[in-house]
Amino acid sequence: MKIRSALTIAGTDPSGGAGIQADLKTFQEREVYGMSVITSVVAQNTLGVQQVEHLPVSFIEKQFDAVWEDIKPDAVKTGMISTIEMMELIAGKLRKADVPYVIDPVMVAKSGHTLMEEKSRSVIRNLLIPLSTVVTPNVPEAEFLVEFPISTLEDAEKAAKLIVKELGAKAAVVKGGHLEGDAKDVLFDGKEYTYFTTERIDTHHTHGTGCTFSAVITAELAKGKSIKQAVEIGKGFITDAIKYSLQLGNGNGPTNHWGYRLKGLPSQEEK
Ligand SMILES: Nc1ncnc2c1ncn2[C@@H]1O[C@H](COP(=O)(O)OP(=O)(O)O)[C@@H](O)[C@H]1O
Ligand SMILES: Cc1ncc(COP(=O)(O)O)c(N)n1
Repeated sequence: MKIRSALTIAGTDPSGGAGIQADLKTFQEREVYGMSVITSVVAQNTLGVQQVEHLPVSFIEKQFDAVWEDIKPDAVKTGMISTIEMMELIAGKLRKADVPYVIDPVMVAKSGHTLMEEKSRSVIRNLLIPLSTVVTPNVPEAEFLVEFPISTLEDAEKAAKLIVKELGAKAAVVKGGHLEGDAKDVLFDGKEYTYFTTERIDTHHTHGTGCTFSAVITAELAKGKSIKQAVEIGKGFITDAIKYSLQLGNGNGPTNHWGYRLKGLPSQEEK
């Protein structure tokens, strides 16, 4: 059996719900060997972000080269990349990489703390998105990328198409977690729209949902699944992870990366 591997390039969450920690747990559950390059070390938990320390770009490069020169991954994802210099480095590395690349364009944590410097936002649009296989913005991130407000499904469709046709991604999923009503995500793959819809789960345990969702997509692309299949598996995985979320932390709690194994059982909130 060929062992598949995936690399996440992102910031950390010592409380384990988001960032690198969420990505590695997700890769493991999807039976993909997980590797990581840390961009920033973040002191955070379910209540919020307390402090952010960026690693020197030269050291981010050392980590990247250490992985790439030894175990070349079958897919890559990026999460929190705060500065222009980090983006330039990663773009330079990934321009030469012929593997699927998923961008979760993390800008602001759910707790409100900025994770991407404002001046870097146009750089992710111009430098990284053209290299990507799939971009997975939430609504505020998509609004920034396309520069129009998104409040309806039609707006989300228009945004996904623009990210592909004008910004140069191969595909885009605009996630509906921040809209009203059902949790409806829209994928545009260059040809058509596909919709992934579930009922909205009434919970505040949503710390790291976007990280986990994009990590599943990365793992599935590493295994050779199509973009559509990868997003479908991602949606199922994150829905169970939210439904069976762990009752941990005093704020926006983490999701449950083994939630899919509890399918059919009552969730903690239903018990
Ligand atoms: N309350 C919820 N119930 C069901 N699905 C949700 C809920 N909140 C988010 N999702 C789903 O979780 C995934 C991540 O979305 P979102 O929370 O918008 O991302 P982000 O963490 O980037 O803000 C999407 O598939 C979205 O539809
Ligand atoms: C290192 C890192 N990456 C991403 C997020 C976003 O997750 P959320 O929006 O759920 O706070 C985060 N809080 N920390």
